[in-house]
Amino acid sequence: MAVQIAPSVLACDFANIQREIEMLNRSACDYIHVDIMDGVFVPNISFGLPVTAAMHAHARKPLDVHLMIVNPDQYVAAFREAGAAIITVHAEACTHLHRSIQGIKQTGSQAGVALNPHTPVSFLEDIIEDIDLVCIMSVNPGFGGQKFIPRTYDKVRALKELIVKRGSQAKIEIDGGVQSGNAAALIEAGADILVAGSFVFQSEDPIATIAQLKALG
Ligand SMILES: O=C(CO)[C@H](O)[C@H](O)COP(=O)(O)O
Ligand SMILES: [Co+2]
Repeated sequence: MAVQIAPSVLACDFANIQREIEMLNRSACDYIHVDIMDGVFVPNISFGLPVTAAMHAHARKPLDVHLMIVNPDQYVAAFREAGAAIITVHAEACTHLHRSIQGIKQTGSQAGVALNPHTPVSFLEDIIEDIDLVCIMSVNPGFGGQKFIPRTYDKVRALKELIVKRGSQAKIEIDGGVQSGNAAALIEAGADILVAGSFVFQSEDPIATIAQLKALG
């Protein structure tokens, strides 16, 4: 399947959110990546439910909501209500990860699990069949515009192997520091979805940048 692109609105112009979402509607992107940070799980605060709902009101692409928060189970239903099509929780934030995944699915949303750079792919061995998406963090979560961690390539290959071995339908998403210099190698390693924040929104022509990433796979 062709690579899918999920621009992260963390890097957009927050004073013009409607305009930014309408630009993404016109682009070739497949999802809109929504980064939720609580200042506890990660050392940064982004935005929450009302802003997500406001984006959803204008979006014609599915919202891919990345929860970088503690106690995510508590907020899953509310983010579904706010328009999430995919809800991703961090493995490191869930004591009962299997229960968290079931909770997301019960809302009707697709269920994703994100892995921090220090968390091995083998952590998902016993639940990979239950997951719709695995988000491999290629930076430490909390900020946009960080440098890509090259060890990610090996993690993508290991995850692809696990998915194939178990016959899982999980998609592989890469989040953090994605740009034209590493995108082709990530696709080659097995990535299905590329999240790109600063590379898209800091470019001269975000629509052309999204098309450029999309054309790589
Ligand atoms: O989850 C995230 C950070 O925690 C963001 O999705 C990610 O950083 C995307 O931004 P950039 O492409 O600028 O790295
Ligand atoms: Co993210």
